[in-house]
Formats: sequence, C-alpha cells, structure tokens
Amino acid sequence: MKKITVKDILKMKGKKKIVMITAYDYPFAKLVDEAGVDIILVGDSAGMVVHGLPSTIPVTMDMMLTHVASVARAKPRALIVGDMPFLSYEASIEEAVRNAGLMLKSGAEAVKIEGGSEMVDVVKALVRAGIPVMGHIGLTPQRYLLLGGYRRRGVKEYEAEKIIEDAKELEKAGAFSIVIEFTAADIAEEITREVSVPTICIGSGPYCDGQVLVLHDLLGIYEEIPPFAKKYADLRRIVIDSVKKYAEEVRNGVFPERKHYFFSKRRGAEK
Ligand SMILES: Nc1nc(=O)c2c([nH]1)NC[C@@H]1CN(c3ccc(C(=O)N[C@@H](CCC(=O)O)C(=O)O)cc3)CN21
Ligand SMILES: CC(C)C(=O)C(=O)O
Ligand SMILES: [Mg+2]
Repeated sequence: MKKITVKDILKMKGKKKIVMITAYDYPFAKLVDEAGVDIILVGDSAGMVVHGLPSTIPVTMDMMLTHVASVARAKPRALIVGDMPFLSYEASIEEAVRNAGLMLKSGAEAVKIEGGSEMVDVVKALVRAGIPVMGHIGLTPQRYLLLGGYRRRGVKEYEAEKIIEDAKELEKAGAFSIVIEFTAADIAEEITREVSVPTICIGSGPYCDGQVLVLHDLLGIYEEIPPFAKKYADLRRIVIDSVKKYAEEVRNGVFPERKHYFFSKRRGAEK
C-alpha cells in the first residue's frame, strides 16, 4: 500500500478519523504498521515507558534519534513523526532547525513540538526549512513544572481562550496538524471546527479529527496509565506468564527439548 504523506493526513480532515499511536523501536513499528495506523509518533514518552525516567524532561536528542532510526528501519506505510524533546527547540530558532533537521536525517517525516503562540517563530522557521510540523497544545507534559502537574486544561474560560488562540496561531504559522492533550472536549471541538488542519486528541474527547494513545498504555505494559488511556490488552500478564513458564521448564528439565540441540560426529552427528 502507498506510503502515507503529510498531504494525505491533511486530506483526511472531516472525512476519515486519523489514527496515531506511539512506537519507539523496529519490532513495534512493524506491528502497529501492520495493524494499519495512519501515523507513528516516536514520542518522548519513550523516556517514561521505555527508559523508566520519572518524566519527559530528561529525554535527549540522542535518545530520540536512536528511537526514530529504529522505527524508520521498519519502513512503515504510516507517517513517522519525531517528537522533539525538551530543550531541543526552545533555546533558539537555529538550534530548533538543526535538531529538527537531525530528526529528518534519522528517518522522521515530520516533527512535533509542544507549545502554542509562543512557538510561532520556531514553527515558521522549521516550515521554511522544509520540515513539516505537528503542534501540541493543552497539556504539554514538558511544562508540567510550570503547569503544576499533569492537570486537565481548558476548564476555566481564560485557559480555554488561550488554547483556542494557540491552535489558530499554530495553523497560521504552518503546522500541518495539532495534538490537543487533556483539554475539555467542547474546547477541542471548537478548535476542530475552527482550524483547517486536522486535530489529533488525547484525553480531549471524540470531536477531533483523530486520536492518539501511548502504545505501552494501550497494551498494558506500563503500569501508571493516565485516566484517559484505554487498556486494550494485558501484555504484562502475557510476558510474566511466559517467562514464568520458561523458568519452570529450565528448572524441571523440560526445556530444551530434543529439537532445540544437536550432537557432534562422535555420536554420528545424529539430528
Ligand atoms: N505512559 C504515558 N502515557 C501518557 O499518555 C503520557 C505519558 N506517559 N507521559 C507524558 C504525558 C503525561 N500524561 C499524563 C500523565 C498523568 C495524568 C494524570 O494522572 N492526571 C491526573 C488528573 C488531574 C486532573 O484531572 O486535572 C490524575 O491524577 O489522574 C495525565 C496525563 C500523558 N502523557
Ligand atoms: C502522548 C503523545 C501526544 C506524546 O507526545 C508522546 O507520546 O510523547
Ligand atoms: Mg511527547
């Protein structure tokens, strides 16, 4: 099937729901692509769900580039979006362009940056450099210290106004889509109605052009999942049970079985 491009995602608005999911490595990129998702987000959530870090703040460009390259080797049909980690795009426009460029060189086909109106200059510079940009507003986890935690957004009027303004500014700056995280559903709906680019929501209700979830939450690998995540499987159980079975079979001599080993010529190299 034909590779999904930024243009294809733009065309899906109002026609077909966009399915985005995170993946951080080659095998899972293969699997989620085979399942038919539209966008693979190589999220900085990797820091938490793969590296065991307490937040996304310590995630580095080097970590992200390794994950992006690993996902890209799966050659997915889905669009690959690289999540720009904290401090890779805020200090200066020059740094933002250089770091976003490195994402593309590692195999990303677009980048995502957190922030609204304050990021307009950065978005414009990236687009000018030929780098497609996905915005990310509402709850922006890289600013949880400033926001006072992973709290719901857009309940109070001034906050709702700011988030709507952020979306409009990002659209104007050239973002090709916007993630809206943990924001009141009616505000996400209004944004979806008022901007021409697709909105992709997480914890912000059903009235968006698409949805995104963290793969390890959905599969039941990560323990502390956000209230808005849905667990579609219990992979923790499957992994624990499988490894327990293996350990048991090693300990009681059931594994390895005859088909798992061979002999030398002394024994006539019997199969
Ligand atoms: N595994 C994982 N999944 C995610 O969706 C995710 C991450 N990690 N890391 C980055 C951010 C952080 N996210 C989170 C994490 C926790 C809550 C949370 O538990 N919030 C409060 C609710 C507070 C309120 O209602 O205002 C809670 O106590 O449930 C929300 C979003 C979403 N993102
Ligand atoms: C939850 C999504 C939007 C994200 O930014 C991530 O996985 O890092
Ligand atoms: Mg992220």
